[in-house]
Amino acid sequence: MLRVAMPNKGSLAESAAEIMREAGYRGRRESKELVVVDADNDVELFFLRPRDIAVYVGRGTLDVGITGRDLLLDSGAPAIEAMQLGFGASTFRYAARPGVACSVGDLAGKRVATSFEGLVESDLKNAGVEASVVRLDGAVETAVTLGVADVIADVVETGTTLRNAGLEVFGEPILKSEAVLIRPAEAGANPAVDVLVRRLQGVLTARDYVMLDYDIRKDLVEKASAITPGLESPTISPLHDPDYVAVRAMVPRKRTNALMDELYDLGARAILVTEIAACRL
Ligand SMILES: Nc1ncnc2c1ncn2[C@@H]1O[C@H](COP(=O)(O)OP(=O)(O)OP(=O)(O)O)[C@@H](O)[C@H]1O
Ligand SMILES: O=P(O)(O)OC[C@H]1O[C@H](OP(=O)(O)OP(=O)(O)O)[C@H](O)[C@@H]1O
Ligand SMILES: [Mg+2]
Repeated sequence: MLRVAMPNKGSLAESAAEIMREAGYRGRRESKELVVVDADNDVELFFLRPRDIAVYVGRGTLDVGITGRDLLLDSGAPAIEAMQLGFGASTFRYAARPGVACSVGDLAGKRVATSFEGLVESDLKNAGVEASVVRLDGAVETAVTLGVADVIADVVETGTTLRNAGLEVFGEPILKSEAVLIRPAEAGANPAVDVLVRRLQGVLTARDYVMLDYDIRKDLVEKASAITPGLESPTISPLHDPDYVAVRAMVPRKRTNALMDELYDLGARAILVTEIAACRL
């Protein structure tokens, strides 16, 4: 049975549950459930603290897990990214009151508050800077107000929390993070993991692409195919009118309207967009 670590709460929990549900796996019936056995798919889901997931997967106790890249790297656990999951994007950055520092180089002798001690210590080491790291569990922005630290290093998504605390980011982002599927660094081939990865990739493709159908005059089909080449090649079907064909191709969701405009200008008509519920490429 494939053993999967799932975030039980926090920013990644809901989207992780959603992507697994869309990939056909059983979800939790209530938020206190710690283990879900999905016998139909031969999968067992363990709901754990996001920070602990890399520890379990790194030790090989669990086969795969969904966590943040920042949490994976912070843990130092021997686990690697198997795929990016397209949600939970954030940056990990230094911030301080205006004028306190411009780059990591200015942090010598300063106190840096963070919940990501591993990430910060390795960034300071890489920069050759000696600063003291104050490890806090959360709400680190307040550490500056309360005089416990001069600088913080934390997850920044919208920047609202920083602004509210009167802090500004400085320097380069320490890390760009997002939700990732992780597996043990030393694990051998596991067909059950390959199936999970293919299913998750199917969900991402179904989210990123739509199906486009249209009719076009036969002599314009090469030009139309160049606009909608599909993933491999568009499907061209005959219509009752011998001068026309129907074309069907997957197109990136973000470009749908621009492509429809271009096709219309070329002479395509009956241009239809349909959602893809699931796919396997
Ligand atoms: N706005 C955000 N705030 C915090 N973490 C975020 C955000 N967006 C994405 N993440 C990611 O979520 C993971 C942190 O999850 P975790 O559950 O530990 O903290 P949390 O979302 O802050 O929840 P809480 O602090 O309430 O327990 C990290 O990988 C982080 O990059
Ligand atoms: O840039 P923003 O969109 O404001 O999001 C980032 C903030 O959200 C998280 O805090 P959370 O609410 O999880 O509290 P915590 O610090 O106790 O983890 C994170 O630690 C930042 O403080
Ligand atoms: Mg938090």
